[in-house]
Amino acid sequence: MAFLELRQIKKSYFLGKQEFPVLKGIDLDFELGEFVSVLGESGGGKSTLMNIIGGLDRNFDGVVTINGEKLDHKKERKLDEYRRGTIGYIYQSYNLISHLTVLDNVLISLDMTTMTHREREARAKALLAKVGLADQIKKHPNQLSGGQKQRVAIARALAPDPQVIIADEPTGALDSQNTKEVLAILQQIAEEGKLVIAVTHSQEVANHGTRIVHLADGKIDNDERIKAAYPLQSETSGIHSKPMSFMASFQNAWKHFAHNFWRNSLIMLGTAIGLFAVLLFSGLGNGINAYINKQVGDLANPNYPTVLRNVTPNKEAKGKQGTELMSATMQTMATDYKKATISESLLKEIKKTKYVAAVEPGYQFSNVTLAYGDTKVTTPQYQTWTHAYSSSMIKAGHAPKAGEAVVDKKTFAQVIDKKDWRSVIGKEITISFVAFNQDNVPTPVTETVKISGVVDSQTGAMVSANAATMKKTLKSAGANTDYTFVSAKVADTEHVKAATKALNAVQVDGQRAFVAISVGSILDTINTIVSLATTVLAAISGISLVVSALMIIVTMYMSVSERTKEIGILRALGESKRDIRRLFTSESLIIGLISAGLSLIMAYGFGFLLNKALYAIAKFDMIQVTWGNVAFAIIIALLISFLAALTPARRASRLNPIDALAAD
Ligand SMILES: Nc1ncnc2c1ncn2[C@@H]1O[C@H](COP(=O)(O)OP(=O)(O)OP(=O)(O)O)[C@@H](O)[C@H]1O
Repeated sequence: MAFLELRQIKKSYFLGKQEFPVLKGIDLDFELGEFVSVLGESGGGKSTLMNIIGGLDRNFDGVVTINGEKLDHKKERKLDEYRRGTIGYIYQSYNLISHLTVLDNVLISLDMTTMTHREREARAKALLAKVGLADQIKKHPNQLSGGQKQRVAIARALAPDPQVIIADEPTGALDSQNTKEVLAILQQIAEEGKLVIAVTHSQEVANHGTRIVHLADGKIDNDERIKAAYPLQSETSGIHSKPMSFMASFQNAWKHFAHNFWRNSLIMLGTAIGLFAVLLFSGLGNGINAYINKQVGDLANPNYPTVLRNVTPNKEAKGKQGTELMSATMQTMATDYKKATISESLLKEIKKTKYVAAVEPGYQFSNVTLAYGDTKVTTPQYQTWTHAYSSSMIKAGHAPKAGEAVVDKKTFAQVIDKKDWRSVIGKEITISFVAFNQDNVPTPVTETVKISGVVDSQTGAMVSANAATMKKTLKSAGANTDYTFVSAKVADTEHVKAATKALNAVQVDGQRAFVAISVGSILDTINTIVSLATTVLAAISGISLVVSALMIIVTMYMSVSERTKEIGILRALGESKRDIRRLFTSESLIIGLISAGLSLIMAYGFGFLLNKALYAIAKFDMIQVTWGNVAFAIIIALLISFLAALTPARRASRLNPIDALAAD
């Protein structure tokens, strides 16, 4: 049994329904150590036959047997493996990959072997030295002469140590000197025990071989042995082929990416700007939320929901916001004070409510006059100081104890003494306001207290006193001492929401008794609005990412058509469809990844500058890009680039290798 057997190989091309038979039943046997020249008229089917032997063509009738094993042309992977391990191709037009160096052109076929990186490089260099190109390895193909190019192609074909070398008119484009040299190399290959099959038009080339096969009218009309086949070599190189690794595909993609860096850099810049805008708006959203939380947190303790009496009937209260119900209560206070206040028995209900650890009842009155010596100041609010207020509000002195009150810095202390506003501490102040008695009749109240501290309430003027002190004063003035509000303490911040919900659910005599609201719930609402606004802005800027995706798709399609021939070469070298797909998706992923990196640099850089500029105004970092945002940007960039590459990569992988090789 011969090493390579062809049995009844028939092949036709079709133009529409019309059949053009090219090979009409070829039977040939080849042995290792032979140098076979295939001669025949132009258009006689020599290249077609080589494509069948080389495992590039799958659509033919007949059987190819290699080393006793029938080649299954139905199984693409088997054919990839066959081309990778058994066949080395040399073409008339060299078919080198133009963006790769001479060394890389040879290395590409070694990427599909089990050799280590160092071994591959050593072998590639040794082969290039063998064909006389040791000092040309860093050049690109366009910097070589025709003869040099063909020698690179020979080195590449020999690299994975295939048993069969197919040379399709290897000297067709060479001058006589180069022809001689290339023929000598081919002869040497056959002498080393390999099967060399060379298609040629030249009798001189044919005479170099051990055998001449003549093709005419789709059949073999002459098969002449000139000399005996060279003896088989017992030693093997020990090189084994294997599918291309992901890393090797990625490195090859990187080489092409680097080759087209400037074109790619524009796409990366476009994608990065889109991502940067998304990051910036997300960071701004985070910053604004954090700023609001801090501002509110500085004023009020989130663990103390405020509880008011609810005056709105259950039916009307349904679906209404807590703030709406609270303002209804406030309005009722002016007309029916008693109805809008919280009695001692209702206070017990609050105390009983789930998650409420303690209660701090209090009062709030409006239109208050403050008399300080001869100076009179009016202030909109006078209320009880509770733990719901953040102690950080106290700018000087301490929280009010019995018989004491704190006053507002801007609207009182600085009015008394602009510079030395602290001097009011320890002085007496007379507070006058109007409360109501048990019959809802307005009752004037006056009390004199000592100023224990100065607060900065920021949002409004406030004077605040101790609860017991206020109650005592109201009692002695004959006013109603029921509370206007209660601060309910919740031990664990996690339970504030649940506690607020439970307080709002308390029913007394079939009517909702309270309206409770926590700073947390107000913050939740504000934060939701800010997040929504910034998400919308981020999404709008995200539209530019669609443009980026389209740009990547276009570039990838351009790349596929530019690289059609390269795809054919790689397939002929044994790369699978998957390898080709990977080549394109990897390059796109590289674009995505670098875009993400670029956008992060922009976002952090611009964010840093903006924060510096805004710090003077807000004393706060307004742009806060989180790790979550960073991860999001990277994932989005990878996703966009991956999806954008999918169809071009698929198209590339589905190209027919023979058609691809024939591309200009
Ligand atoms: N893809 C194709 N579709 C249709 N016809 C084709 C195709 N490829 C080749 N042919 C035809 O098949 C015939 C054989 O082509 P092939 O390239 O195998 O010949 P060849 O002997 O190698 O010719 P040459 O010596 O000129 O290179 C030619 O007539 C050619 O026109």
